[in-house]
Amino acid sequence: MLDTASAKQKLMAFAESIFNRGLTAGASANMSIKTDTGWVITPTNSCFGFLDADRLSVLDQQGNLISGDKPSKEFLLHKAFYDQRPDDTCVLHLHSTYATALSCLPCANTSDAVPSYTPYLTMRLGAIALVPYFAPGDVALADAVYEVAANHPGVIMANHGPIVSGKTVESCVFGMEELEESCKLAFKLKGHQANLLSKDNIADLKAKFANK
Ligand SMILES: O=C(O)[C@@H](O)C(=O)COP(=O)(O)O
Ligand SMILES: [Zn+2]
Repeated sequence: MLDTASAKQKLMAFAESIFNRGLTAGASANMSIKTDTGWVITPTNSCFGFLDADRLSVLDQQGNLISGDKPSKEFLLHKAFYDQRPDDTCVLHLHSTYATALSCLPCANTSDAVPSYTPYLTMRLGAIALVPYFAPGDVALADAVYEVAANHPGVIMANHGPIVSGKTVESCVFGMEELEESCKLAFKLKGHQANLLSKDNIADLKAKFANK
């Protein structure tokens, strides 16, 4: 488990990289890291490209603010993953373009909302769940994510965007990046007769890579 100073350093570095690559715009994202004393989370209304380490919200294990600015209004949403996935130490929410675009489309299977054209999404996150729309910061949104989080480290929130949980900061961010790429592929391949991975392919990937 990271201490607060190391968590702040990591959060700053990954957030800036996410911003610089256009995966978030304005103040439309939040990220938290579980530490040995609680959490570090981005303040509400903060921009990933211009974070200040001294203003990051530091929370204790009960979620009380210890230092920094007012935390993201989505802390409860992040907490849904931490409560259901005790080994995870990082949660990231973005409004990245393709995953958010997909969040606005009708969905045939809310337990497997993103088509598996290539192995990496299954290897990183497994099947992606889709939860219904609730307003940002609404406790009902956190409750909906809590319901699926134990089985799904990657979730798309309808008409809003993706959220991903990971054992490490790296696995969380890489999982989010792959989710965005997979949604991009889904749009690029729309209208083409593209081959999906078969059920056997996916079972094989799960056996080889799940929880690795
Ligand atoms: O979409 C929203 O408003 C939130 O889910 C969000 O992305 C940013 O909220 P804050 O972290 O409170 O800025
Ligand atoms: Zn949001």
